[in-house]
Amino acid sequence: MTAIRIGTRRSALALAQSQLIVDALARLGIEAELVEVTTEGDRNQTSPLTQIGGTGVFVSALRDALLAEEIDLAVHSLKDLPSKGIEPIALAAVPGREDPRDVLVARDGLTLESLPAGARIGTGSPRRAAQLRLLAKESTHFEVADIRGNVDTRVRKVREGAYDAVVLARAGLARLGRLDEVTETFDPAAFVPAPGQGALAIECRTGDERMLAAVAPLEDRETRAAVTAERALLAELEAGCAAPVGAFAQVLPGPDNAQLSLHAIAVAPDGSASVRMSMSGSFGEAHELGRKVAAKLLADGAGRLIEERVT
Ligand SMILES: NCc1[nH]cc(CCC(=O)O)c1CC(=O)O
Repeated sequence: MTAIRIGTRRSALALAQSQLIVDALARLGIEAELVEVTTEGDRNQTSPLTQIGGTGVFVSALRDALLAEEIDLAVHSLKDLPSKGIEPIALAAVPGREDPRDVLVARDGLTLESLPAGARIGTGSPRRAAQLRLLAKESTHFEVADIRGNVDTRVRKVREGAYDAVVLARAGLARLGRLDEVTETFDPAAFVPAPGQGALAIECRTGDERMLAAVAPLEDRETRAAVTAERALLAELEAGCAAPVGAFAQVLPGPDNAQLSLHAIAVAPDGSASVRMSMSGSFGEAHELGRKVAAKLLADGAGRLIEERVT
C-alpha cells in the first residue's frame, strides 16, 4: 500500500500539527508523508484576516488539493474550519484536544493586570480584541492593535518591542515547544476561547473508506462532543471564525461521563457590551446543546452585538 499523503500548510505550527498525525499513524503501523500546500492565508500576510475572504482562508487550498486527489488527508486547526461543513469533505477524525485556553505573551513577564497604562496588545482576532476591550473597561487600560503573521512572527514582535504583548492560543505554543513564552494563561470562563481551539481536524474525501478506517483510531470522542457543541453554537449564530464569539465545552467529570457543559460569550467588537451563557446537556446531544445556548444568546441580543459592521 502506498504511503498516505497528508496535506499541510507550510507554517511551523501546521507542520508540527501534521507531523503529530504522521507519528500517530506510524504508531498504528500506517505509513504517511507530508505534502506542503500553500494557502491564500499564508501568502497574504499584510491585509487583516477579515479582508481576505473571511472564514476558511487557511482551509480551502487544502480542501481543493483533497478534491483534486493530490492528497488523501488534510490536517487543519479545527478552529479555522468554517462552522458549516461541505458535502464532498468528511471530518474523518477529531483527535484529543490540546489545552484550549488563550494566553498572554508579554514583555518582561508582564500580565494583563501589570501591563502599564497605554500598553499595546497585538491580536488579529475580533474575538480576542473584543474580550480584551471588555476587560480593559473593567480594570486596566490598554490599546488593542492589529497584528498578522504566524505564531513565531507574533512572539518576535513582542521581543522586538513593536507590541507590549500578544494574545495566542496556548495549544499552538505547546505544539511548537514554546510554552516558556507564556506570561499569563486566561481562565476560559473569563476569556472564552474560540470554538474548536486546541483541537485538530482530519479531513478526507466523503466516502473514502480507506482513509476513514485509517484515522478512526485517532478519534477522541470527548473532544468530538465538545467541538460539536462549540461549532453548532457558532453555526446557529451564523457567525464565522472571525466573529467576536467564544465557546468552550467540557465533559463534566462524573461516574458516567454523560454530561457536557458549554460556556459561551458574544461581545460587541468595541467591548462595550457582552452576553454570556452557560448550560449543560447530555453527552450524546452535543449539537443540540450548542443550538440551545446559541438560541439563548440570541434571545439576549447577541445577534445585534456581533453583527458585522462593514465600514
Ligand atoms: N488563527 C490561527 C491559528 N489557528 C490555530 C492556532 C493555534 C492552535 C489552535 O488554536 O488549535 C492559531 C494561532 C493562534 O490562535 O494563536
